[in-house]
Amino acid sequence: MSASHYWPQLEGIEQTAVLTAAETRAAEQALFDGGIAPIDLMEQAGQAAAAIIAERFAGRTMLVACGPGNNGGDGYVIARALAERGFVVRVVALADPRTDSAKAMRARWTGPVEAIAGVAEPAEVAIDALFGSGQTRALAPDLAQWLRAAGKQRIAIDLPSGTVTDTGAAEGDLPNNALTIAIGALKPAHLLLPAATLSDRTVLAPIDLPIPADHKLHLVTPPPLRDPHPGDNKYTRGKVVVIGGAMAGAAHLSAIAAMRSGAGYVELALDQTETATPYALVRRLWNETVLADARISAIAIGPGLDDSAESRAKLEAVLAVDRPAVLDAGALALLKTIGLDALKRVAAPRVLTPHEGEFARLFGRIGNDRLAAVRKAAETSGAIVLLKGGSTVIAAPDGRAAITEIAPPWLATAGTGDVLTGIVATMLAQMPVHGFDAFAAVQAAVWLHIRAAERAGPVLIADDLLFALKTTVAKA
Ligand SMILES: NC(=O)C1=CN([C@@H]2O[C@H](COP(=O)(O)OP(=O)(O)OC[C@H]3O[C@@H](n4cnc5c(N)ncnc54)[C@H](OP(=O)(O)O)[C@@H]3O)[C@@H](O)[C@H]2O)[C@@H](O)CC1
Ligand SMILES: [K+]
Repeated sequence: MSASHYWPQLEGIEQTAVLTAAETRAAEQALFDGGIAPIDLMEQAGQAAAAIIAERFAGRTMLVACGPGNNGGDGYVIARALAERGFVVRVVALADPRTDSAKAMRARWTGPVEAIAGVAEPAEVAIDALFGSGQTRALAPDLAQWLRAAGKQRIAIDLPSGTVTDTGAAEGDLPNNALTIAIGALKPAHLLLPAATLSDRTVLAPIDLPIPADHKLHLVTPPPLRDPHPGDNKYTRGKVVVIGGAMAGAAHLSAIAAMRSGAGYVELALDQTETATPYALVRRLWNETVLADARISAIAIGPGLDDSAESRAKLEAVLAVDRPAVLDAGALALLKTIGLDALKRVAAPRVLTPHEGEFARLFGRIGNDRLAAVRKAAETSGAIVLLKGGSTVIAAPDGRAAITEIAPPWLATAGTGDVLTGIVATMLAQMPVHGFDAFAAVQAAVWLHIRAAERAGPVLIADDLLFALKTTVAKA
């Protein structure tokens, strides 16, 4: 097993807005309305993509496969720009261009255009400019097969053909790409599984696309954490209370993760206590007075919690306290019985961190549009909902949403979710310290979780994350 990044990576993404296909079209239209000619934008897109390709695939033979729309139009620009740089380039057209811009760019390509049926020899690199954000249906199986055979490696322009821009769905047996070059902005399919797994690397070709001010989706980025300063005391750095249950180990993981994320004071309420390391963790016997301290900054409940009447009473007690709270695992199962309305009993933010199974039990089947499902769950529950997975989707009740990059696959192991719960609790506790809201706090937590997993390396166990967190938080 290698510690290097063998899972799909985003590289050098500075524009972190994520636009849907419709938002991309609207942004393009705003440019055109302002007097920019569509072919100028296409020239810019194709040139930017060609520059990236030339740098990363120097000297390889290229076969550019062009579709009928503007994605194909980009393909003709890329072919010309690569040929001008001295690359050996062949162009293959699936059909004649149908848009004015694509027709103009095809006319500017002075080399031959082969028909798809005639391609016998694969190139070193096949460039997939068949379909981009205008894809309306699944890729025909013979076309997917053709694409696989057309090059030893593939590069997808804007999106891998066969993927659904707004949901990341990908039907059929689609080939893998060495690189996807997003044009102008990331789209949901660059981040959501399964589409995001079809590319080893994803980069952004910068063009002058104006990002709409009201866009509501973005990539989770490094959080703006403020360092502790000399005026801080343990309470200004946040008091976190973790309520444990039958499986004390899980709650310990949450509590220690809360400590290692920088909380000033962490208290763990259990059914029985013992003295053990870390001694800095305050262990108390559970009773409702644990929640009476006005200095509590945030509460975590769920890891290790069973479905007993005692557990339910604990959750009811937490839901009555007007302090930010994160609910995970057993608390999510109990919430199903108590009812989602209980999340609105007080004004303080509530965060739910389900995995797929927990999500489905609470909100119903996810279907093939995770983003829409999580947004709807946040809207109906009034809570911030974080759906764990290969990439994590977070939505706030007001419609804002964020998606993470794909996490190290070795994070898929028991207890790592309990660790995340603890980090979320500390980030919620420290909202005043860092000057962010609960939605940003949850993003900060999931970002730290991913970075800690990278730092911990392959074959990690959840406990390793606790140690990795220390340096991760210090460097954030
Ligand atoms: N964003 C930007 O700022 C810029 C964007 N640019 C580029 O434009 C791209 C979007 O272009 P686009 O809207 O013309 O759509 P595109 O993806 O080429 O496909 C539409 C055509 O394909 C067809 N078709 C669809 N699916 C199919 C299938 N499965 N199998 C078969 N056919 C299928 C569809 O046919 P129809 O459904 O109408 O029958 C239609 O003819 C975008 O991804 C980016 O590369 C840059 O040039 C400039 C800056
Ligand atoms: K494409």
